[in-house]
Amino acid sequence: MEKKLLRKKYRQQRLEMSLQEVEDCSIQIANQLLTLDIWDFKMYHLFLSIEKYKEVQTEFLLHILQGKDKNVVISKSNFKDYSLNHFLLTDDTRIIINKWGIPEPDDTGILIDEKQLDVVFVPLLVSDLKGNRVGYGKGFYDRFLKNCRPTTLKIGLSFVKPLNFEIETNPNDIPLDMLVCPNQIYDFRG
Ligand SMILES: Nc1nc2c(c(=O)[nH]1)N(C=O)[C@@H](CNc1ccc(C(=O)N[C@@H](CCC(=O)O)C(=O)O)cc1)CN2
Ligand SMILES: Nc1ncnc2c1ncn2[C@@H]1O[C@H](COP(=O)(O)OP(=O)(O)OP(=O)(O)O)[C@@H](O)[C@H]1O
Repeated sequence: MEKKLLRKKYRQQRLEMSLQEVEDCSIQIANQLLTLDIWDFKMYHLFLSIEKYKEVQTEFLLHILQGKDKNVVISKSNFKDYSLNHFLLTDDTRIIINKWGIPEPDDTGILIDEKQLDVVFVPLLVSDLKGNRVGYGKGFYDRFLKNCRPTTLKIGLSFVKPLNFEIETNPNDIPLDMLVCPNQIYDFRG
């Protein structure tokens, strides 16, 4: 099925969730993550949730990472070329909500190269059973993930389980390794 249609449908479906449901499901996702064997790495990339789009809330995951003394990396978006700059999150990091509603660091922190990342938690609207993903359609994550090491774990966080039919892909698409939903974990690696 075409990405554009899926994007519309799953964007709408998510907007219809109540705030309570968003929060409860986000906590369940964090609890599922705790059962995964992914906690021996050093550098974890995290997205900070866009509240108005009812994204999975990542603050619970952030607390887990901080409790485990992990390095947490967050990004600043450049909407001119749809690229991301990555910064280490520290006590000094100032987070500002930009005009697209994305909480982002200012430009002053420690820049991190994609090759340094061990795990990337990926935002999405919906995926299929091969790990193909539909996002907001600007290609930020496809461009970003292409520059990571092949071994970097790409873990999608989603309220909805994978579709049982294939999403139409294009050559730039980088599939997820895993998807974590409130009630289940999916591993797409062969
Ligand atoms: N929390 C979070 N951060 C993220 C992403 C994400 O999906 N979630 N991204 C994942 O890629 C990038 C940002 N992608 C975005 C793409 C579009 C819009 C957005 O508001 N689009 C408007 C139109 C904006 C315009 O064209 O000027 C819209 O779709 O209505 C927001 C974020 C980087 N950071
Ligand atoms: N590596 C790349 N170089 C140039 N353009 C790219 C690259 N990756 C993706 N794009 C472009 O970005 C857009 C992404 O569209 P797509 O429908 O794949 O978005 P998506 O699956 O929703 O993903 P995302 O969440 O990354 O936006 C397409 O126009 C695609 O051609």
